Amino acid sequence: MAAITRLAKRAFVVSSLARRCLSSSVVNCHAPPHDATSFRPFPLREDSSKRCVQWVFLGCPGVGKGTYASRLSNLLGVPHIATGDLVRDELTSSGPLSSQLSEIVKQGQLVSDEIIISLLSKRLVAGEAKGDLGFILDGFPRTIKQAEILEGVTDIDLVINLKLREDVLLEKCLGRRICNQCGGNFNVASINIKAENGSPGIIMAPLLPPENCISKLITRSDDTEAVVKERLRIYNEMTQPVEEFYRSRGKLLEFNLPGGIPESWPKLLHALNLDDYEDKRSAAA
Ligand SMILES: Nc1ncnc2c1ncn2[C@@H]1O[C@H](COP(=O)(O)OP(=O)(O)O)[C@@H](O)[C@H]1O
Repeated sequence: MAAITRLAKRAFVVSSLARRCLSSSVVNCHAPPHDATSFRPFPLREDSSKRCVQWVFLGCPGVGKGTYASRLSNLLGVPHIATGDLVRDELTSSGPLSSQLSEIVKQGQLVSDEIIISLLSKRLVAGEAKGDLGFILDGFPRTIKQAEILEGVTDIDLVINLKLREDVLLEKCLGRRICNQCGGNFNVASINIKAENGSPGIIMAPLLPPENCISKLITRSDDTEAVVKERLRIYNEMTQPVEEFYRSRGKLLEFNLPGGIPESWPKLLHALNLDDYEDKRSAAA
């Protein structure tokens, strides 16, 4: 009982916080009819008072969606669902889709809406069965079609659009490393760009792995210079319109990353009106 009350309170606190941080006070739902798609639907949340946040992270490859989505997921107690991870899991599982997906990902192209929606639906249904009460999506939606489908089946409270200059994005992607044993994400890039012509400088320290991961680091096959450039091009063509989709609905929170995690995390919490929330959570831990 106490746990349910805590969850309900958290859902209330967080959703009112999310609403406060939106520039427009009312979040409208423009849901198309549910039969607008022949895809397997996402689980519908009928009683929104019982659920936690349903947030989306947008942003170019390398901007740090995974890092900040995962931190917020720990803070708010909702799963961080990254469609890129779902695709990579499918690739390593050698399931029926894996050879088809492998080529697409290697070239930096987008997987079809049908496939990505089927992978995401499966993950959401499994989460709902485990009692998940919300989610933070990372890497979805990436096309207007995906955004329309998502809007047709559930209400997104807030969309956080992370921004960073393109030369830094490229360097960050090229510096990404993953430990193939513990799955930890690291970055060996050391970014130090001086302020010029009125644009602020930017410093991002590398996020180095602990000693026992050093010999196990791997680089994603799609983090080569040519493929990252293609992913950035595709983001601008296919995903940037999704920013406008949510902006026009008053759901988009733009966040320019001022630097690395130590500088950006407190500012992001502040932008989300969550700074007190983190203090209270660490005091209660
Ligand atoms: N929503 C999506 N729609 C289509 N393809 C996707 C989607 N999410 C992930 N993918 C596929 O998985 C790859 C890796 O995704 P992700 O880890 O999110 O990369 P990024 O670092 O570019 O944000 C993408 O390049 C794409 O091929």
